[in-house]
Amino acid sequence: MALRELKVCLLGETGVGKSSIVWRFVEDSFDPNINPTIGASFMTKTVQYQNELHKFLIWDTAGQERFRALAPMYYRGSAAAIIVYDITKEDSFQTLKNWVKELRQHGPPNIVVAIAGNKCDLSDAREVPEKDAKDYADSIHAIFVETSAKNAININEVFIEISKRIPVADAAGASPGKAFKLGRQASESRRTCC
Ligand SMILES: Nc1nc2c(ncn2[C@@H]2O[C@H](COP(=O)(O)OP(=O)(O)OP(=O)(O)O)[C@@H](O)[C@H]2O)c(=O)[nH]1
Repeated sequence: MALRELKVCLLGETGVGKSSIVWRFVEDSFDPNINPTIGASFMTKTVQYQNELHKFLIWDTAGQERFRALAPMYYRGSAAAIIVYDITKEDSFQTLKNWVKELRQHGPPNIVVAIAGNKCDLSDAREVPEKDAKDYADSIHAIFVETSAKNAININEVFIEISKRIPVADAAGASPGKAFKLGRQASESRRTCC
């Protein structure tokens, strides 16, 4: 079975739940006392998609303003970006739109964009209507999903939707994301940097 490596970065304002989404996806756990990311952190997870294995190389960027200038290192060469906002914070949705603009101007031309409206378990405190976010996502041809890292809602779905949008590898494997024949199952790994 072919293995494809897909670099994915998470972008968004601090506190929207980027790290929590990654932890839920990779470790299937949620830490209510998770610390803000410093610089960026890196995790991988391999999942089967149709007749391929997709190894997600996930860069979780820090949302704090002082780390903003580092972001291009992580979205450069990415097959996909997951831009996260908090459905209870209108400001975080405006920040998301700025990330979309930045990706358009400086990101890889064919990058798959996924918008995740996180913390949908807090719908009583909602500030961003789901329809507004969905309409915006449709207008930029982005994947849209509301998620809850806390309650494990729609987390795997984000990555499945990304897999669906990654172009099928051609015979030479020359498509976004490296493809090669799998000799043995890749092991999962985790490290942090900066
Ligand atoms: N209720 C609820 N809280 C969440 C959810 N996801 C994350 N949180 C909480 O939101 C806070 C911030 O989560 P993080 O995952 O650190 O957010 P981040 O976007 O990675 O923040 P930075 O690392 O600073 O960029 C933490 O207190 C989490 O427990 C969710 O789906 N629901």
